[in-house]
This record gives sequence, structure tokens and C-alpha cells, in this order.
Amino acid sequence: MTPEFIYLASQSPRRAQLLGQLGVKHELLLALPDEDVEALEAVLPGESPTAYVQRVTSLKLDAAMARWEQRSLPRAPILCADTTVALGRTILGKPEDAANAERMLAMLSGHTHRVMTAIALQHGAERWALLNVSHVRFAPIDADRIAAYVATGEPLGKAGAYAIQGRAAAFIEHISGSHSGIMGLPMFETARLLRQAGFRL
Ligand SMILES: Cc1cn([C@H]2C[C@H](O)[C@@H](COP(=O)(O)OP(=O)(O)OP(=O)(O)O)O2)c(=O)[nH]c1=O
Repeated sequence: MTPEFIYLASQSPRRAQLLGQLGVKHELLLALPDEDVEALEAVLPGESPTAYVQRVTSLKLDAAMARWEQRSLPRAPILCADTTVALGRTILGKPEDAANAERMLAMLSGHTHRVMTAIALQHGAERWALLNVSHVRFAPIDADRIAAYVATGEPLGKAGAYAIQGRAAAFIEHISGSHSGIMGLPMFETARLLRQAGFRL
């Protein structure tokens, strides 16, 4: 049977917006309180960014499945995602505060980094997962511009302390990959997983 809607297990308004772009009806399924999310997002010693982002996505999906079962909700596919920024093997998550955001942006200035978004979808007993990797080159940005950007508040809640869909677009010289993936939900890969779960897209 073709599913009529999916559960989006994400607090990110960007993900809801991007999913809407595909014309897929969704309901939010918020699985975990903030402190549990922080614990779940801890990096293991020696873990690569690629392994990390996929592991966290899978854990988010486990938590969402548990919440779905607890609430005896109607059956529908559940979608999760996680985005991480990697400078070499260094993982840059969401900044803790303004000073941390400034440090991250200084590291990204004048360099190319990777943005990885892992997505996972569960429908019944079946689970599918994909990873999108984009390369993003930042122009050199001086300390004053970094401070002015951080003062806008935009970096908070964003992996790597920036938003390509916002003012940080002015820092980006080049991208290779997926604009939607950098924003948090790669459209091509998401459509592919949804088709596997029975959607016509
Ligand atoms: C690099 C980049 C990240 N981001 C965002 C996407 C994600 O929301 C966020 C990374 O944090 P995530 O932990 O992937 O997601 P989240 O905490 O916002 O939501 P949830 O875990 O509930 O799904 O960074 C942008 O919006 N623009 C960008 O250019």
C-alpha cells in the first residue's frame, strides 16, 4: 500500500521546509528531550566524520521508532537526518556559544570542508539509509566579518556555525555536491529513499 504521509523525526525547520518542497505530507515526531540529544550526538574516540554522522542518524531513528511504538501511532515511514561539518577529520558540530562559533568560522575561513548529511528511513521492518557529501570552499574571512556574522545569531543551531541558506552564502566561493544536503536534507537522496518505501515521486 502506498503511504499517504511520513513522520519527520527532526526539530529542524529547514528539514520540514525541504520535505515540503517534494510535496510529501509529513507529521513531526519529536523523539528526545534536548539533553538526550546532546548525549546521543557525542563523538566516539577516533571516530571518523563519515562514521559519526551515519551512526548518529541511526540512533536518532532508533529513538524515533521507540517513541512511535510507545504512542501507538498509525503506521507510516519515519525519516531522520543528521548533518555534520568536517574539516579533514575534525568534526564541527553545532557551536556551544558565540566564541565557539567564531573559532569554527576562523577554521573554515580560506579552506574547503565537507558537509555530510546522513538520512535514514524506516517503514515497518525495513530500513534504508544514504549519505550525501558536499564540498564547500570558504573565501578568507577576516575576524571583524566573522564577529559581525556571529552577532546576527545565525550560526547557533547550525553544524559548522553557518547557514548556506542565510548570510553565510556571502562567504562561499564554491560548492560541489548538494545545496539541500548542506541545508540538512538532500533532496535527491531523500526522494530515492521515499520511492523505496513506496512513494511515487
Ligand atoms: C552547514 C549548514 C547546516 N545547517 C543546519 C542543518 C541542521 O539543522 C543543523 C545540524 O544539526 P543536526 O543535528 O543535523 O539537526 P538539528 O539538531 O537541527 O535537528 P534534528 O536533530 O532534530 O533533526 O545545521 C543549515 O541549516 N545550513 C547550513 O549551511
